[in-house]
Amino acid sequence: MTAASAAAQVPGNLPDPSPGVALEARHLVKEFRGFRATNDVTLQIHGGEIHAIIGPNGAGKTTLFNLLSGFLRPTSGEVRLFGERIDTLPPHQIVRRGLSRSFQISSVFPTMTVRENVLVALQSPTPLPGQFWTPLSRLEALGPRADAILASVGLGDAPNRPAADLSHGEKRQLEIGISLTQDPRVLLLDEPTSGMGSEGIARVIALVRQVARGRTVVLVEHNMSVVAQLADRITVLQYGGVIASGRYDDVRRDPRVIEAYLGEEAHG
Ligand SMILES: Nc1ncnc2c1ncn2[C@@H]1O[C@H](COP(=O)(O)OP(=O)(O)OP(=O)(O)O)[C@@H](O)[C@H]1O
Repeated sequence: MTAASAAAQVPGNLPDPSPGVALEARHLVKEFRGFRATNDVTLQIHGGEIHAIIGPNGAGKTTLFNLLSGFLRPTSGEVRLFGERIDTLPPHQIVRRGLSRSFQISSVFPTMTVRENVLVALQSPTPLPGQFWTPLSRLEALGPRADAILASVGLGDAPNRPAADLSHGEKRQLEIGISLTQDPRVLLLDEPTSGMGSEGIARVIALVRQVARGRTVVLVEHNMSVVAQLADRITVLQYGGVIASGRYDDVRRDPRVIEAYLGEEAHG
């Protein structure tokens, strides 16, 4: 029996993994004390694409991101990774199935060096309760992989700098490197350009393009210029629900999308 057919036999699972779809939400709902932060979201992320999730402040982007990566359990609905349900799994098992995420708030250990941060992540992305760190000396076997990852995110010349000394942009590069330690097939990036100037943004755009080769990338992003440059397709959220989904050029002309953003400008 294949893993997909096994998943299809779980009661309540729909038996049809969609071909070519890497990550999928089906009728996803998340309620916080009766308030629907995610309202019946159905969404397909195609394998190999860069997909941006956008929307005005409070639209439910972060909540959806947390649902897709297993950091929140849905109130109802499904999340599927390569056709298999993952919404009942803890985050570390989702990582093992090929999905990694970065965080809007830095997940870097400031007192460790850049290289040590990557070594620790290579050992385990999300340590289980009771599981303590392997001594750094024993992690050295992972050194060549750590160095390759650092080079790929543009930090090859900074392995011994304390992470605390990195610029904001360099920290984001390191976070993407930490996400890459699990060699994900699907990478979720939460606002990778937040708080950056134009130089840092250009660097991150180039980096995301590079890490997207051979994998699927989903990003939450506020900066429309970044979205226009990076995204193959976008999904627009408002009040927790999807108001438009498709290619950037089509979606940006959608009257509902224009209204959602004009409304935000008028209030904000
Ligand atoms: N843990 C929670 N408890 C109660 N309400 C929550 C919780 N998390 C999010 N919300 C609410 O759900 C709605 C969506 O929040 P979310 O952070 O997902 O939006 P967002 O689109 O990421 O916003 P922003 O662009 O400002 O980061 C907001 O009204 C928020 O106040």
